[in-house]
Amino acid sequence: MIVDLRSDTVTVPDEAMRRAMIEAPVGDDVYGEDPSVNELQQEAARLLGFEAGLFMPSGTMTNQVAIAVHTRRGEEVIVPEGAHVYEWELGMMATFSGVVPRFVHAPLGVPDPADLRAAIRRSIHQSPTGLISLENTHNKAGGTVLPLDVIAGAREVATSEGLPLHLDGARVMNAAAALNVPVSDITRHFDSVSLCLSKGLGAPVGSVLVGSKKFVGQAHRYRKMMGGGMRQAGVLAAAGLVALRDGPKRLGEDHRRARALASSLVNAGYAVDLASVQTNMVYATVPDAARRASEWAERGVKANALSENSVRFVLHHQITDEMLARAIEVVTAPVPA
Ligand SMILES: Cc1ncc(COP(=O)(O)O)c(CN[C@H](C(=O)O)[C@H](C)O)c1O
Repeated sequence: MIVDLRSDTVTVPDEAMRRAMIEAPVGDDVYGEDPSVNELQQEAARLLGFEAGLFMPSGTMTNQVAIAVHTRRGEEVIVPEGAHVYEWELGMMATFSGVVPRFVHAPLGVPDPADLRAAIRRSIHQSPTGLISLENTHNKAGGTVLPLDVIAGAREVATSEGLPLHLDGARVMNAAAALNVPVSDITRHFDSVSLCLSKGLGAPVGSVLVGSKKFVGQAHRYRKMMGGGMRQAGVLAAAGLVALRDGPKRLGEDHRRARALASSLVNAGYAVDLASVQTNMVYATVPDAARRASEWAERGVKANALSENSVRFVLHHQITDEMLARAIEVVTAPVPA
């Protein structure tokens, strides 16, 4: 039995999703003629409360296209510390858009709107702020959820300061499930949202960037500049539609299993900040993390050692209770001498 807890990106299409892919009507999406892509874009935009959407191969691309549309060269992007758009998108905001991050303290991934306002720069001696970009759920903080009042506060800051507000919503469906609210209660505060279909929702590929018609029109050009213009992508968009329709209702199960794993790790003596276990991720302090992760992998349990003494476990819909029990048995076994 292989229990792959490295990420929620590891899921593979099931029979129903593959059938949808095979049967998908397709066309050339560069000309806007792929009916499945158009259906996915419209459905995602409607669900999140926006005028339009644009399908792209990855969440990195949807985030970086959003940054490119919202900013001008030489500006700063205010981001919570640990934000994926900086930590794991390979400096793309600088290399492609010519902008730099300004980090804001964000305990459990949650910045204080007052700190967002304080981070805004307009002095002649400094790079001016061009964008505020938040992340919900916040990956590096543990898959943590932004409270709705903080989002409303960030919206007030952005509006009063005349700045756009972007959401890296790779796992915003997890946040909605955790808060038990419609996802539009979260996304309506933003000017643009990047939604990953390829994470907990279970699609093999892709993300959708949603925003105003004008914003998406501009995003279309940047997507093509990055090589993201796709042809008969309806094969992938069909999978995305299945993920969008069937994925959200399963996320609570991922969250339940993450809590069960976290408490088992704590009972076995590992340090886990249980306050950070709010959705489908568990970060545990594990001495000699890389070695322990490789030992666990030899016994069929995969997890990512993200630093010298931290291992991340991510639950997803292809982890059953039986597989979780096996993972707990392996990772809580006494450390070999
Ligand atoms: C919050 C957030 N925003 C954007 C992305 C980028 O998505 P992709 O470019 O991988 O499709 C990710 C992917 N996250 C991946 C993972 O968690 O395994 C890795 C770390 O990049 C993400 O977690």
